[in-house]
Amino acid sequence: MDQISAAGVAYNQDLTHKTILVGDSGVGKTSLLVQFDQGKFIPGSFSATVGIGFTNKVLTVDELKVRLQIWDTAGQERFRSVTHAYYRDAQALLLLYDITSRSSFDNTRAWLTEIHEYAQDDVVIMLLGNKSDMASARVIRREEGEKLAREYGVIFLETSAKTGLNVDEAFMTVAKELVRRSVQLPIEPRFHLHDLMEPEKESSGCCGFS
Ligand SMILES: Nc1nc2c(ncn2[C@@H]2O[C@H](COP(=O)(O)OP(=O)(O)OP(=O)(O)O)[C@@H](O)[C@H]2O)c(=O)[nH]1
Ligand SMILES: [Mg+2]
Repeated sequence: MDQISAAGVAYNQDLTHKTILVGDSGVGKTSLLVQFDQGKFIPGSFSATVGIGFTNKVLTVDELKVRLQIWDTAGQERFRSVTHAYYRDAQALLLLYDITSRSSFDNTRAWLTEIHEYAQDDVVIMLLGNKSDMASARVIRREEGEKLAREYGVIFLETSAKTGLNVDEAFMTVAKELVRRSVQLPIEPRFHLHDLMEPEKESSGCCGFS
């Protein structure tokens, strides 16, 4: 059912946008989703994701309800073919690297090549430099991330799943871009970070792999 937004555009609020988190193992995909979904960070032991699961969230963009179905994937190489299968009908992809890991940044080019090979041409892509709280261990300068994002024409932010820096902003930016593209808005819709709705946890699923 179309809803007319404050910007005077019609947007179908029943749409659910498949959004996938990708990037090397250990960059913080699961931690970023837990921070966004539950507002918490579980420090310490790292348990690599071995399956794939999703969380549903509803955000408010320009008084419109935007439904994201956010899939967390396993970054380990051995699960890569599984991840490919999820790219096909994704409307948005958040590609993470770890600002303390040169290899995770260098591998983003390979991830972007895979995305262009397996995902839809109009998929929204965000490049996120995660762990920005680890300033003393930083090896990737923000400028390097910005330069790569400009080269590939994707949106860039640095985030911290630990402090929450830019985590809501990252998902709100994706939601705003999805609305803009689905209504071909000539103008940027306003969005209100503060009125991010409480998550309507309609369901979350998982299909772990043994
Ligand atoms: N300081 C800091 N540590 C983080 C941050 N994000 C994740 N971590 C830590 O980094 C490790 C890996 O985080 P995960 O979220 O499990 O990484 P992942 O990308 O899901 O890894 P895979 O599931 O193997 O693909 C964990 O020990 C986290 O606590 C962050 O923003 N800051
Ligand atoms: Mg994980």
